Amino acid sequence: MVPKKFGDSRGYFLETFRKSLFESEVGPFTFVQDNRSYSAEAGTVRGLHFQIHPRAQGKLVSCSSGAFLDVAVDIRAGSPTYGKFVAVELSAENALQLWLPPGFAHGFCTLTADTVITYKVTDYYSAEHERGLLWNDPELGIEWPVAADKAILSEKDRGQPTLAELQSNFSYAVNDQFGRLSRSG
Ligand SMILES: Cc1cn([C@H]2C[C@H](O)[C@@H](COP(=O)(O)OP(=O)(O)O[C@H]3O[C@H](C)C(=O)[C@H](O)[C@H]3O)O2)c(=O)[nH]c1=O
Repeated sequence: MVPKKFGDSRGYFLETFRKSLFESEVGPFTFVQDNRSYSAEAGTVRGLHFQIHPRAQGKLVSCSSGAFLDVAVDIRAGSPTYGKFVAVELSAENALQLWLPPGFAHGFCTLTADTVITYKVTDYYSAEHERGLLWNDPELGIEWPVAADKAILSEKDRGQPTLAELQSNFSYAVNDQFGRLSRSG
């Protein structure tokens, strides 16, 4: 999404969300929760995170301050782009927004200090359905703007499974919205 920025001598105004526009451009998704996270340093990596079915979340991601590289990885079994990713720089300056449908793992790396990410999600947070994917899994091939030994990460994110491990551990649990058998995991 590319919100229109109205600049003047005071600064700028933009609409961060308009239901009718989103529905016409993306579809009839309903957002139930707004999130905001602040990262003090450039090189802070959060992710790759997702919630498994039936609590998979769609996310509309924006930048309120600073800038970050936002990444979405398709982990929907059967998808022609399974395991593929998109990466885009979101900043308060460019005002771009990224929509991730349910079934994508989400992560970002901050490019500046004092970066604030705000995002709307289509299902509530559910700790029991939350899963992760290793941010720098070589199989994904994501070119992050920070070296692994310099990245600022939570301990949780340092120990996330690779895509191959995820697929074996969870079988199709991530993807039973396609009607596949799911195993615990
Ligand atoms: C996501 C979330 C977290 N929390 C609590 C759980 C923890 O006690 C605390 C910090 O959570 P976490 O360390 O998972 O925060 P991030 O590392 O920023 O995780 C997020 O980062 C990636 C980029 C995402 O897309 C997800 O929305 C989310 O996983 O907030 C809540 O209370 N509600 C929530 O919706």
